Amino acid sequence: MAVVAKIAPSMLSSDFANLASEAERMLRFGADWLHMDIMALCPQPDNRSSSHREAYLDCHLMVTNPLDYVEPLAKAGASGFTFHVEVAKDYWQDLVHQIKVKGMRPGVALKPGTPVEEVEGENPVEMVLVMTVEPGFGGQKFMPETMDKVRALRKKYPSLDIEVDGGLGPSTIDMAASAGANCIVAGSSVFGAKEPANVISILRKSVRDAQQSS
Ligand SMILES: O=C(CO)[C@@H](O)[C@H](O)COP(=O)(O)O
Ligand SMILES: [Fe+2]
Repeated sequence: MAVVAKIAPSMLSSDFANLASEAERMLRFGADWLHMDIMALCPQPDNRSSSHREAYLDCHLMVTNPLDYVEPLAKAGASGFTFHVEVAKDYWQDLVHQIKVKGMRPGVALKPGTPVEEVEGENPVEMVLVMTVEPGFGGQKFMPETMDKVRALRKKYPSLDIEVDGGLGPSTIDMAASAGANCIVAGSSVFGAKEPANVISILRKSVRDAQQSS
């Protein structure tokens, strides 16, 4: 069975002064997940409004000490916990285990220069995030050369969630979708659109069409 398309607006591009209503707006527009880029701020349990308590929080940890965030993020209601393998090279499998113990879905992120071999091991992750820009901020240019990694992962793991993050929008989605990505993070292309719901549906359609024609 094909993996399911998941469209995840990146809240990094949202209006931070109105985070709760921005989240609600995206869910209303058809977002499957809310992508939360975590650099230093960490959500506290009381910060979630009741109306989006059920939303899937796809947390992308861009920190040097992901282990310190397992407990607080679990308490805050994180759904997915994706960390960068580059900062956890010696203990990433143990970290995956701890994330699972806390009831979150573990994911491992790869910077554009990190090879897929870095994430092959015995304690399987549930998602690999292939960064399509250098991590750091929104609005950067999509790097098509990262698609080789998506293709290699999809070939080897037909039912793994493969996420792409950075520079995704209507003009780049087909490259990612045809390479085999099914979880699509999009910040500026969604939040900057006149009609975000249209962009979300274009992204989802591209993933579904690529799956049907593969
Ligand atoms: O992780 C990151 C940035 O490193 C992101 O999730 C960005 O927020 C994506 O923004 P766009 O490139 O889609 O504008
Ligand atoms: Fe991200």
